[in-house]
Amino acid sequence: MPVIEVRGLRKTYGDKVAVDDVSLTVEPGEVYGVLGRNGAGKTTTVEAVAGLRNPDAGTLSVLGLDPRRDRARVRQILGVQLQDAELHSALTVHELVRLHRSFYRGGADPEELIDRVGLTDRRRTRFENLSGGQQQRLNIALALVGRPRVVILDELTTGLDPEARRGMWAMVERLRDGGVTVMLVSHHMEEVERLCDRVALIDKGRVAAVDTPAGLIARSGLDQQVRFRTAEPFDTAVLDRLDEVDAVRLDGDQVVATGSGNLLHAVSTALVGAGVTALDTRFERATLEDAFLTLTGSRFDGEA
Ligand SMILES: Nc1ncnc2c1ncn2[C@@H]1O[C@H](COP(=O)(O)OP(=O)(O)OP(=O)(O)O)[C@@H](O)[C@H]1O
Repeated sequence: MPVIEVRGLRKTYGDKVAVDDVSLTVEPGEVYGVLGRNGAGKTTTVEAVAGLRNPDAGTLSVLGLDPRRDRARVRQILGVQLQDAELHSALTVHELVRLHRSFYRGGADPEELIDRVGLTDRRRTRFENLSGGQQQRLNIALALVGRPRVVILDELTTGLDPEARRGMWAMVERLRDGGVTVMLVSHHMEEVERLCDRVALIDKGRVAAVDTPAGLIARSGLDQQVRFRTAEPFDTAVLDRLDEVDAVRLDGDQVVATGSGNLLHAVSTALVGAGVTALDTRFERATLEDAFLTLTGSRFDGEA
């Protein structure tokens, strides 16, 4: 049974279509990324999965339960960290974690959890006196306090410094190792590439593609390239005839071969075979960000 199943989700606000038609399936133990431009409908989708939005159309299930009808049971298995969560601002870190712990039948040890998100020295600080990044880390702790089997993390590392960000990535990896299924909304390409097993690309309220990060890069049709210099001129036909090479061009004193497959290996081997010594060899490949812009159209108009 899939952990999360969304079929034909639609949600409008007045005449604004936030989610047009989204279907997706999250399998057990996956870290499933949800990627898209601002306003693409990501948060609306995950809030609907969490039972916080009432869809206009479509069906949703979390481990076979309906997020709205079976709200109480879903709360016991699903942890949610959302952007802009509202908390009792006069309570301390420790009090908030204990309070949220009391909502669950089983759960994490509050002190251990506070330590895991790096807030031990802030445990007696009121929520309102935490920095933005510390509030964010507390929200993540609260999403995990019930030891959920499924976690939704919306903008996990926004506002976190690089060290805290890496700490959160390690935490997601530990969750995955422990068999927890994670749905991760993010704008951070490195984060998505590093953490996600599969990614749904949401564009204008629809799913534009679902694939592994590497699969999305491959689908975008963007090339890899090998760039190098040689001490002596050579006949580029030795590269042109390779299956992996689509084109060879000169860029100043550099040779640039573009193509696919095991390009670097093929070019290196051919050069060695022809007795050509390559200098300053650089291998460049398309990133997830390149693929994202290609697959959703390269507009920079902000809104989806
Ligand atoms: N409560 C609301 N009332 C009216 N419009 C809304 C509401 N919530 C979201 N929207 C609109 O629905 C669209 C989708 O919003 P959503 O927050 O789901 O996008 P998103 O992909 O999460 O964006 P971001 O990356 O900026 O967080 C946006 O155009 C947004 O302005």
